[in-house]
Amino acid sequence: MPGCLQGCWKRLEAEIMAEDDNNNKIDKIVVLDFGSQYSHLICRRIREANVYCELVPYNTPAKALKEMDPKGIIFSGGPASVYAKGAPKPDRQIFAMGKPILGICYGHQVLVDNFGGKVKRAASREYGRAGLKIDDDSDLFKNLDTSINCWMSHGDAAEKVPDGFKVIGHTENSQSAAIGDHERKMYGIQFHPEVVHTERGMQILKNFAQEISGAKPEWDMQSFIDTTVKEIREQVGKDKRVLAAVSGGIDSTTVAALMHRAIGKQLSCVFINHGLLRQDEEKEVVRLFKEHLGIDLIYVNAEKRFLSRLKGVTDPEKKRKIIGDQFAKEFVTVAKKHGPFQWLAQGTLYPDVIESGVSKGPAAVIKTHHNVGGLPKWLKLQVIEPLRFLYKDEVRKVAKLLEVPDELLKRHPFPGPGLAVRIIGAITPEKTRIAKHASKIVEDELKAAGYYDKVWQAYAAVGDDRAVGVLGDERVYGHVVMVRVVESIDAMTADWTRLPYDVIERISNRITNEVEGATWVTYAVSSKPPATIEPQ
Ligand SMILES: Nc1ncnc2c1ncn2[C@@H]1O[C@H](COP(=O)(O)OP(=O)(O)OP(=O)(O)O)[C@@H](O)[C@H]1O
Ligand SMILES: O=c1[nH]c(=O)c2[nH+]cn([C@@H]3O[C@H](COP(=O)(O)O)[C@@H](O)[C@H]3O)c2[nH]1
Ligand SMILES: NC(=O)CC[C@H](N)C(=O)O
Ligand SMILES: [Mg+2]
Repeated sequence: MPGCLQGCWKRLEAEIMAEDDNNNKIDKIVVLDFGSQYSHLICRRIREANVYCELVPYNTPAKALKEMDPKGIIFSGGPASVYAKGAPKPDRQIFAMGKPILGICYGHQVLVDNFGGKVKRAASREYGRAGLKIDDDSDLFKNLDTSINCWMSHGDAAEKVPDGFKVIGHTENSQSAAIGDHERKMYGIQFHPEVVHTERGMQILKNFAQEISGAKPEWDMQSFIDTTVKEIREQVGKDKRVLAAVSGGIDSTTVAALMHRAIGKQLSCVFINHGLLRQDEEKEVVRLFKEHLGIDLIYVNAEKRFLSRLKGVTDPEKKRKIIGDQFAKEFVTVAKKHGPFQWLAQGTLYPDVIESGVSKGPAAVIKTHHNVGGLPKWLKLQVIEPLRFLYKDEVRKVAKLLEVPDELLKRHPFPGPGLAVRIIGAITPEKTRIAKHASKIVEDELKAAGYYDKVWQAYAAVGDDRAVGVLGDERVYGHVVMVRVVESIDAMTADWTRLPYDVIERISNRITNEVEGATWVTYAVSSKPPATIEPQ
């Protein structure tokens, strides 16, 4: 969100404070984000140790932090140097809160600097593995060997340890790689325990969260479901109604299942067929909701309205905007016909929340996601987002506990604008038919070869490129179909899948044999970056 970083942070703080009213039952650790690539990872690792953890901006006021009532606070790493002008510093009142603090890398240097130690440019930078000798294993380094391999990434170093702190670990290059003040429960470590290259890094974070801060390991997905169901009931009340837009994807389905458990018949779901869904998807989604989830689903066939507005449109961003706008119009029609509704439920996840405000600076718009920023104010609905503090893998666990069928759980993510972003150039009935049919073949062959569950997404795209083929001695000037199969952890980066040649061959044969109008098949071998997962 270019230009609104500060505003976003303010908003987030307010939201965090408001959210806290509901969340104060569970012990938590808060991570102050000083801009490290790994801030997110610290948060994830703490949650893996079953302690709830949130990431907040480095300049979150002590007052807001007090309201959150964390058991302990972690300062993340960051690219700045503490001695530089304008370097990010936390609210100094935080040090007086009496809460345990763990500083990591830049966070360690912040501690050193704050308590009168000295941070300087080191003679040599240190990137990569280093051997840490443990000098004190009484708390932070409890249950570790006498030395571990740790992972470093820094150019500055603590030259003078502040009063009250003692060295609890050192490396060859860094005599004060780990320091601690047992009395005040403040610790600084120059290395990164959150990355896998640090041996037993999880144990260190667990020691801080559970032993030093005394946070109870009560964060798991069943307890999340129990508290969230209660919160939804309180928030929505007994007589208000919620409309949830669902796509059959994992996020919106999980929202629907969670809301359904909480408020039953006060929930209605709407699924819109924009004519650009996967083969038979409209039937599948309706069936799965009825048969497996038992949730009331309003099905809207809006094919004609979407496709007529998209006719002749070739610009990818224009397509996305039209689809976003038409989605909103469809929601309004449904709300009028089946309403009144007071709430709109959305499947926003934690990375979406964070990327829109906390750690990332002004970012370029690569693609307009139809559901972000497209929420029409005139819908006059309050938004409820029960998954806004969860990561995707946590959502999958929630879905499993809510008995969302595997069939749905294992489906590949599918973009809201659907085939519109897989059909390059104008959307025509012929290209839509080819994309649908060829994609189905790609999915079926990956399933048969045991690859479907191993890859992130797999599909066939089609554009206006044509190539000559010969079918039964006839010349055919058909379409070139592009097959794309990618692996990814979070869709932020991706790599093309090295499928065995025989699998590619079967896909290619079947497409040219079975899909009328397709003469050539190509395989996309671009990673993300520089390419993206979807071609438009
Ligand atoms: N065809 C549709 N009808 C109604 N709402 C939709 C449709 N497609 C997308 N949406 C809405 O847009 C949101 C974003 O879509 P997105 O694809 O990111 O999530 P998802 O479909 O729930 O999960 P996944 O990422 O696994 O596909 C959905 O959660 C849903 O609220
Ligand atoms: O709900 C969505 N609305 C959209 O507008 C949208 N565009 C891309 N995607 C999905 O996001 C991931 C990253 O895609 P890209 O590498 O193409 O940006 C991939 O998983 C894409 O399928 C979307 N999902
Ligand atoms: N990774 C970090 O937090 C780096 C901290 C600081 N900028 C340094 O170079 O030492
Ligand atoms: Mg989807």
